Amino acid sequence: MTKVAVFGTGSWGTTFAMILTEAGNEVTMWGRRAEVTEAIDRDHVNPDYLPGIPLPAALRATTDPERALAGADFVVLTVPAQSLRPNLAAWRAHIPSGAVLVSLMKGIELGTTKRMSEVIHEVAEWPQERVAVVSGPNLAREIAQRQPAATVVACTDEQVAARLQAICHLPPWFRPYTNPDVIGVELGGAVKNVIALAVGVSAGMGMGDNVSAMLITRGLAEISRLGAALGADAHTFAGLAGMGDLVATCTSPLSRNRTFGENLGRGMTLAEVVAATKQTAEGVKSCESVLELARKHDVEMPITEVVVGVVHDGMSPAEAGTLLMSRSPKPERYGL
Ligand SMILES: NC(=O)C1=CN([C@@H]2O[C@H](COP(=O)(O)OP(=O)(O)OC[C@H]3O[C@@H](n4cnc5c(N)ncnc54)[C@H](O)[C@@H]3O)[C@@H](O)[C@H]2O)C=CC1
Ligand SMILES: O=C(CO)COP(=O)(O)O
Repeated sequence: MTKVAVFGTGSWGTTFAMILTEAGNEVTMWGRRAEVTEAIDRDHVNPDYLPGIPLPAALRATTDPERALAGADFVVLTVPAQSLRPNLAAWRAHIPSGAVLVSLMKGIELGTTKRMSEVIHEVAEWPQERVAVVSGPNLAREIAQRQPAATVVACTDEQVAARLQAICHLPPWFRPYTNPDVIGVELGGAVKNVIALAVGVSAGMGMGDNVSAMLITRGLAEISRLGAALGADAHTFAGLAGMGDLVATCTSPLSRNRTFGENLGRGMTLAEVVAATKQTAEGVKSCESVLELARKHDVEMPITEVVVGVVHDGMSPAEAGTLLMSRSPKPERYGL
């Protein structure tokens, strides 16, 4: 039986652990707080992140990283992106040497502008061929309620991607596709959160679907430009980890990033929105690292720029809208 350790007992970590367990793997979760790991292990619920959802009885959870990692074939990492580096540094000594490290995280590291798979490669000193990424339109709560979903499993080693695909394939509930384009899959997941903030701000201001469609489509153009500069495959952005995730996150009331933006658009202050947000909205921090990454590569990302302005630099939502609409007119395919 394949052994999997899942680090992070938030909504996506717990949901993915459910899928892996029901697909027949032996799964142990690691979490920081004993009350959460005990509830998962003993009562088969995660009251903090997935209230009311029954978890499989075979799913184990512990606060001891060494115990979670013992004999693991796959190690799934699903803590907030900005906390990965110090956490992984503390866990790496106990990771079995043949394991595949899997990122479920959708963020870009502040300060270094690294993607999560790059942070894993660097901190754990792990070969790229055994670092994989799972990303797609995967709103955790819908999947936990057993609605069907598809995702993308990316790894430069296609055999490793196929192994990961096999252990998380759970018909008729969860359908993973493989893709060797790790860069594109990760960028799609991280940057769509920034675009979802923008769509949320516009919705909070009372704007309608034309504005959402404009931001989603021009957001995809931004993601594609950045991807081209970083060596991603353009086809990835037309797939589940690009367009798919962008549409799900920008249009769903379940999205934390969209909801965060909506609250800002309604006129709440940043401090008020942060206080009202219980779970990780990665775009709030990653918008700054995405913009820094774009500037390093001389890529124009006007929506990302105004998101940073509104979230971090006191720009008003109305000012942001005016700035975007007053840019010089261009052919649609400009810069693509
Ligand atoms: N929730 C969703 O629908 C999806 C989330 N993701 C991504 O998965 C990652 C995790 O997100 P969620 O599970 O939704 O987050 P969450 O907010 O539901 O849970 C975060 C988990 O990390 C723990 N945590 C917080 N700070 C920590 C720290 N400094 N060190 C260690 N653990 C810490 C929390 O206690 C909690 O268990 C994010 O990068 C997110 O973008 C990806 C796909 C879907
Ligand atoms: O990544 C997600 C869906 O795939 C979840 O989006 P939020 O982080 O905005 O909730």
